[in-house]
Amino acid sequence: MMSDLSLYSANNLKETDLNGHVTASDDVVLSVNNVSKKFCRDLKLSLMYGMQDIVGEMVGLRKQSEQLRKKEFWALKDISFQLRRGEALGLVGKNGSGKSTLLRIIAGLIKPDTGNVEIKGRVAPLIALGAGFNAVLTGRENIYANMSILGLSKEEIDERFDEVVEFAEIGEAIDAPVQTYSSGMQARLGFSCAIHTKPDILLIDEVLAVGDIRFRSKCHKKLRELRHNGTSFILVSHITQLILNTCELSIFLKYGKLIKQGNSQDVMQIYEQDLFEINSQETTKKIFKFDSMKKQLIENSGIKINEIAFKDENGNEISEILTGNFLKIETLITSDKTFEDVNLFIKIQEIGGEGEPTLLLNSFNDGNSFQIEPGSHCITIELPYLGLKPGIYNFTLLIKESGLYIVDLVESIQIIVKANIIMTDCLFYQPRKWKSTRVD
Ligand SMILES: Nc1ncnc2c1ncn2[C@@H]1O[C@H](COP(=O)(O)OP(=O)(O)OP(=O)(O)O)[C@@H](O)[C@H]1O
Repeated sequence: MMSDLSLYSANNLKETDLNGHVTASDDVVLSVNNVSKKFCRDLKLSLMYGMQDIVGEMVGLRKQSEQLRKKEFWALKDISFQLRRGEALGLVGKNGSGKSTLLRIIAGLIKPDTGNVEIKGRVAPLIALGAGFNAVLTGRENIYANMSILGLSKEEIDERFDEVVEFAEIGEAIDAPVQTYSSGMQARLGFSCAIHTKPDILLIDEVLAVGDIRFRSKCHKKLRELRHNGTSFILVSHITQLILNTCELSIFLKYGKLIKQGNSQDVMQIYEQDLFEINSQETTKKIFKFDSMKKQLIENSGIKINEIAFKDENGNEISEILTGNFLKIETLITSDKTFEDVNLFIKIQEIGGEGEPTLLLNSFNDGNSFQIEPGSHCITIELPYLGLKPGIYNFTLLIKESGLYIVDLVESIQIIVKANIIMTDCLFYQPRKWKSTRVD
């Protein structure tokens, strides 16, 4: 059982896994302790600060500083977590949230401004496509250069050379300059070099997204093998499903801050809510009442919308509208006269979207017209599974006569849709059933 990141701290020698079992701190291969990193938005100032810091360091005056200078910002702030032998950790966050900066600090490519990173063993960074490769050198020369930077001796590289080339499927191109390689070939060679150093920690930043599907699945198979032999890795990806399939644990960064860490299912749910810009505290109003003073679109049309309610299959008002769940929308109307052919038209439009309606529901097109006598009526529509992805929507409801003439309407109701399920970057929810049947 993998341990929950939130259950341990850098100073804890007796750490517990999710089951509360005490685990050995010897297993920890990476400790990131209160790491912060600041950058400067202004190139000139950035160069000046860089010079100041180098000089300060040379004369031993540079201290870890919590202060921001002009035009500086925190790309990472107080990040702490640990990684154990054989664990796979997903790292997610929107563009610019600090993922690459964190990997570069762990790889030792840049220094944190405060905090520190403790590593046991060899780290192999697969951070950018072709990183560490010299374009004018051949594949062969680059293998030697790259793997020796990662700490292997010439003899060790000689021993593994054929395996590296075979895994990368570079063939005879191994003696051509790397600048003649396709992006897929560079990714394959980079991955092959990194894994053949037998690293204790592998850092993978989106590079697995490059290359064809066959090679990607070969890489994933290799990663499983490496994990089995004790390699830990951190995987950065925008593909939720890839993280869920590969990593039990994840971290979610936002504006350089660690928002959530723990098992990947929980972290991805918070990450997706954030992606779809839903505040978890916000809920949809369950019932919208429109008082008698509401101005009717068409004076004396004879029909008025009084109330719209969102309910579950048992007729209970719901506090949250959830993707994939049953949803009943009830519209209470009053009528002064008889209408032979009343239809309801619902338009749902994502706020901040492209302006196109996300969902249009038209009872007239569905062959449902209602006869309305004078008095109060409730018109109901039931959605067995709500297909809307999590988000904030504008809800409009029109009452029409004969599918044409608007007799009343309610506009600009804001509804919030949330999800208890992982949506995996989808734009809508598809209800489904899976089964496996023996056929022989
Ligand atoms: N060398 C640098 N100088 C100044 N700002 C930088 C530097 N490197 C990164 N940044 C800034 O730091 C923030 C974090 O960048 P980072 O590349 O770590 O984000 P990320 O989460 O990896 O983004 P993406 O998903 O787009 O790769 C961004 O605002 C970025 O513009």
